[in-house]
Parts: sequence; C-alpha cells; structure tokens
Amino acid sequence: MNYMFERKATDFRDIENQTPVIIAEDISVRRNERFILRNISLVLHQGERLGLAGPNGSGKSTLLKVLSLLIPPSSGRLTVLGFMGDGRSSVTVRRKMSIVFQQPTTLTGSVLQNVSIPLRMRGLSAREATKRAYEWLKCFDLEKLAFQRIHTLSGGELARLQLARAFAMEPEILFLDEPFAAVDATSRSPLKVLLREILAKNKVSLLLISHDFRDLLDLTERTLVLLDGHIVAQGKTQTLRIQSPLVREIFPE
Ligand SMILES: Nc1ncnc2c1ncn2[C@@H]1O[C@H](COP(=O)(O)OP(=O)(O)OP(=O)(O)O)[C@@H](O)[C@H]1O
Repeated sequence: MNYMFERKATDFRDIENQTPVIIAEDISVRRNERFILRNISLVLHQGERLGLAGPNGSGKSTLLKVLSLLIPPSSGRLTVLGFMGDGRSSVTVRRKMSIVFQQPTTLTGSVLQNVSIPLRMRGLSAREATKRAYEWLKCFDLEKLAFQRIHTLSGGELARLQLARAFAMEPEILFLDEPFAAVDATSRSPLKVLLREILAKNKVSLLLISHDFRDLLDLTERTLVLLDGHIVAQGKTQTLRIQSPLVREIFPE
C-alpha cells in the first residue's frame, strides 16, 4: 500500500538520545474495581512523535488524560517535563502542554477570540495575542473566518481551529485525541501534510491518538498499541504492522 509520506532513512532522528519529556512507570488506573489501564510504562522524548492506537475502549483517552495530568493514576510513577506528577506542580507543567480532545472544546464568540482569549489568559497583551492568533489562523487557512461565529463552523473548520489554538499556545508537549475525526477524506490528506510541516518546524513532542493507522504512519515515528488497558505492541510505526500479527489483526489495513 502506498502511504502519503514516504519516509527517507534520514528522516529518523536518534530519538532515544533526546531528553525524555514524559516518563511513565507502571501506571494503572482503576475504576469501580476494574482496571482501565494496567502497568503502563512508556517514555516520550523531546521532539518525538508518538502514536497511540487500539480498539474502542482500550484505554487510549484515559492514558492521554493521565499523561497530560488531567487525572491522577491509581498507582505508578509519572514524571512530566522533569516534574513528578504529584498535583502541586501540575499547573506549571500543564501550561507547557496543549490538548485537542475528541469532542471539540470551544468558547462562545468568534474564531479569532477562540485562539486569542486563551493567550490573553496566559498573560499576553491584547496586541500580542491578536497577532499570534492571526498567524496561527493563517497557518491553518482560517484567517478569512476570523470573525465568523464559532457555532457556524463546519466540522473540518472546527478541527483546524482546535489545532490552530493548540499550536498558538506554543506547547512543549502536544496531545491530539482523534484530531481528524470530523475531517472528511478529501480534506484529511492536505491537513496531515500541513500538520507534518508544522511539526517539522517545531520542537514539540507529540502524542497522537487515531483509529486510522494511516494517520499514525503519516505523522508518527513510533506507536504503542493498547488492548484492554495493556500495551500489547510497540515499535517503529512503519514496521509495526509487518512485525506484529496482533497489530495486523487489530488494523487489517
Ligand atoms: N471515569 C470512568 N469510570 C468508569 N469507567 C471509565 C471511566 N473512564 C473511562 N472508563 C472506561 O474505560 C474504558 C477505556 O475508555 P477510554 O475512553 O480510555 O478508551 P479509548 O480507547 O479512548 O476508546 P475510544 O477509542 O472509543 O475513544 C472504557 O470501557 C470506558 O467505559
């Protein structure tokens, strides 16, 4: 099968030598006597693009919430950007992360306000926030919609707005949970090309959840596969399906 991006051997950086930005050791999450995540250990390195795959209900979103310090694990150790995930440091650390959720989170108001208001809340002046918001709207081809009301956007436009807002915060870690779910097949490829270009220019570390293994092939270097809350396979995204019959079974194409 031909995927959109052919990787050159030189594309792979020596990620293992980069500084870890997330270290998760033996993380478990239990709800109502049931383990949603069990003994998860992983490392996300600076500038790495890591994919998270798995069937519905395998625990992907829960793991994203733990790693982004939105929910505490029931047990295990978590170090994010050098801080132990102990609650006290979480506000400082969370300011260095952006999260795009499966269900779009928007403010009321205009497209521009949705990008600039969070920047104002981070302490930027009105002028700086508007300038930076415009730059990112332009990057995602949304500047013509800057004054459009948020509820009038199409699903695809909303998806691009979520990404523009996430990048505008200039995060060190970017978490994307199914960011293309509402984007149709025609628009998906150009958006992924754009996203890949932006990621190449930024040092941001990425954790990307997608049901579509092609998204992971197009955008990530390494992928972890979850099944029933366990990591059942991991490795270079390009070779993972070839190497693992289980991954081929979960993602037949
Ligand atoms: N707060 C909670 N209380 C009880 N069960 C929960 C809670 N949060 C998640 N779960 C359960 O944990 C399992 C994993 O959910 P999660 O949303 O992490 O899976 P997922 O892999 O992201 O699924 P999907 O691909 O459908 O988005 C599901 O069975 C879900 O019902």
